[in-house]
Amino acid sequence: MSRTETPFRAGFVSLVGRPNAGKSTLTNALVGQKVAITSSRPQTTRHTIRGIVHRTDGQLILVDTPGLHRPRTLLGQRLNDLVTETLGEVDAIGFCLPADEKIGPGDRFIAEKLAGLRRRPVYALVTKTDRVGREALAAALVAVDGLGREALGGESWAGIVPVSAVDGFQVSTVSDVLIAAMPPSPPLYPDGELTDEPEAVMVAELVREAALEGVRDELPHSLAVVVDEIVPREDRPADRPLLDVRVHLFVERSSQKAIIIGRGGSRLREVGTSARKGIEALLGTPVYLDLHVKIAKDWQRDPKQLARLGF
Ligand SMILES: Nc1nc2c(ncn2[C@@H]2O[C@H](COP(=O)(O)OP(=O)(O)OP(=O)(O)O)[C@@H](O)[C@H]2O)c(=O)[nH]1
Repeated sequence: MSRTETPFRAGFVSLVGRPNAGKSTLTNALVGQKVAITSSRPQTTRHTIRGIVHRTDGQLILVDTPGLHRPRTLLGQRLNDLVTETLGEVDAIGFCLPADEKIGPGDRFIAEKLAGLRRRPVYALVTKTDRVGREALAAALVAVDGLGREALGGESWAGIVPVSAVDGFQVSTVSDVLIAAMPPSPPLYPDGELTDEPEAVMVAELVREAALEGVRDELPHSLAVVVDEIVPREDRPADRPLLDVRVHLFVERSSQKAIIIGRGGSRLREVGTSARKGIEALLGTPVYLDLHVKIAKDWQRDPKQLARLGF
């Protein structure tokens, strides 16, 4: 048997970038199965959700961080702390910058934060290449390189990789580059394991995704979802199990509660139906989903409430 020169490599990778940069979609494309919740609304990825890329030459544990942004509320500050904490633990960082958007203050803010970390190799991933032509892509790559030189004092990124999670262009190149940056290590997780998130967090994300579908831009920050319990219904025949899933949705104002609930409860019923399908697929069991909407005034600014809501 021939022994290969390259050792097995395994480690942690964090994808960062401003809201909507394509982090969740790229995570899903790399892992090959939906683990993180994507949405066309910014900042839906509230929790750190890990997907795992298994290859014969290595393993990547992807930590999908919340969108880095300037702290405006206490919640924003907590998110940033979480991001900084997460970034301190990883072996490499993928900085996602959409090819179809100009570099803005949000990107510069993140670039500066990353420059402060120094120790970690940071790869610039120029996402959504399917949305631009060759020339625009070339210009985006030059701009991203410039951003790196500016932030890192002449050095630029450890690498720049254009990628499209939608048409699959260079997705495997991204994992090649990231695996090469991992330390030699045996696999850190058994094969087949896609996420180590507790089920409740996944359930909460599914409810959150359904509740935000088609509603106003300001709502994402005002909505917290807490799973109270997931319990098997008693007195069910063994071949027809049913899980009771009880969930609270917390909003800040009665106007927001009205949006979530809809006229005569119509919207909440739709949210429930749509979330239930996802939860049943996730848990592999029929589910009775019980949703309650509550107002927790100014929860984003109140440390006690934040703690109660799991932040
Ligand atoms: N055309 C195209 N669209 C993409 C691609 N990647 C992501 N998108 C879209 O861009 C939007 C944002 O993608 P997400 O993956 O949710 O972005 P994110 O960075 O995780 O966003 P936050 O959770 O808000 O931080 C979604 O509407 C995606 O469908 C891509 O490669 N090509």
